[in-house]
Amino acid sequence: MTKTILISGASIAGPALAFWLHEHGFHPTVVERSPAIRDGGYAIDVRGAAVTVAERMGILTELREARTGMQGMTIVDGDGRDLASVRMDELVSGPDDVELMRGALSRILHERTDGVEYVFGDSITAIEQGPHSVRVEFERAEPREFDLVIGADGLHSTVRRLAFGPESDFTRYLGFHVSIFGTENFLDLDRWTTVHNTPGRLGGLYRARTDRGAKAILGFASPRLRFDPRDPSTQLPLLDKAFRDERWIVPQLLEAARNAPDFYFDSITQIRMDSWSRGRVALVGDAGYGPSPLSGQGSSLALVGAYVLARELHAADGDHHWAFRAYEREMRNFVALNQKIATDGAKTLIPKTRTGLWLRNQMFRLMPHLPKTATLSKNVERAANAIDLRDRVPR
Ligand SMILES: Cc1cc2nc3c(=O)[nH]c(=O)nc-3n(C[C@H](O)[C@H](O)[C@H](O)COP(=O)(O)OP(=O)(O)OC[C@H]3O[C@@H](n4cnc5c(N)ncnc54)[C@H](O)[C@@H]3O)c2cc1C
Repeated sequence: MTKTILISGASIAGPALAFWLHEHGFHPTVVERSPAIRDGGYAIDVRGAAVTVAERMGILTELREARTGMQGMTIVDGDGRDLASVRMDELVSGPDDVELMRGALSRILHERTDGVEYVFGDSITAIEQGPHSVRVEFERAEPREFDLVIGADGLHSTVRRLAFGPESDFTRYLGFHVSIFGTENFLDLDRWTTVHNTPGRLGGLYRARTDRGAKAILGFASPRLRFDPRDPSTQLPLLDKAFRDERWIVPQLLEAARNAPDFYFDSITQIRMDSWSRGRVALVGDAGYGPSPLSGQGSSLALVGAYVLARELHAADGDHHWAFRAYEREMRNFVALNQKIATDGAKTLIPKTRTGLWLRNQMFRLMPHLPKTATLSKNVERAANAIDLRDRVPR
């Protein structure tokens, strides 16, 4: 029977999967490229079925305690004058949703996986599948054998590349790039977001309850750009070029980006694959079905995917062929619906035309007067709950 399972990646999907596998009596090992759990980051949401998973993990209270406490968002013009404001409870999809920092969720999950072996500061370099096990080579550690290998290593997954093929075979570029980084609280915000749009451009600043300073966000529409994902010096000029003529506090944000230690820049891309497993290797979270930040559902998919995969492995008594098929069957529709809402996200956050901007601002002005069923949050709520989470299988 399958017992030893190597998981690559210790952000959301990785530790969540390790938790459930350990619960079900497997022996997971997690290898993470960073030297430790990566703290900080941007705000993410745990919604719908993912809230149920968090509850079953016994971490819901902790998640709530780590809430960002965001109250709402104001849209301003180039001179900083208010155009529209919307309260958070009009934007989010359900009363039980929890918004917290990605790093906080990661830390909480990691703390719940006592008894799981973590190997930090290393990466898989080769995967060789045999009839009864998988031989794995690492950058630093000696080669080891495992029964299964699971890639939970995000958008630029190494496991996917090694076991399934080049990243470009599975990416669907959504037409935007985004940058996020910590900066000074230039606007004295408190649990509030302020954004300024021009067609195809978004500049924003937000301060969550848990932030010391504030977070800047710069997003823009463009053809797919070439840059080294690990080298900010190849990314900063692209940001400068895209926001060259922008007003509001955008020039200050561009300046701040140069010195930000947590500078993040990437294309907004989804991962679409016909199959999430090959032999003894499978993918979970962004690595297999990243819906993109525009969906706001990546962390929830990662939590739910980890739960379903572990449960199916347990239900199949470790028969990975059976379990991987069941995992796909249960997750496919849920993933498809959540990937679909990224298009609505783009229209709301970065409209590409003046008319689109005007319509979005009008919608925000009207939101307090609209029934909840008429607002965009209804689509998100529907997608976030579009899976029947069967009860956990008793051990
Ligand atoms: C700017 C931005 C905003 C977002 N906003 C939201 C939001 O509002 N709501 C939401 O739900 N989601 C949001 N997301 C998405 C969310 O962060 C991801 O969907 C979620 O983190 C997926 O978790 P994951 O564990 O699958 O992958 P990731 O969080 O990407 O983690 C992958 C992990 O694998 C590690 N790793 C990578 N390569 C290797 C390797 N070779 N060996 C070992 N380890 C490796 C990485 O260091 C990382 O720890 C946003 C993402 C971004 C970038």
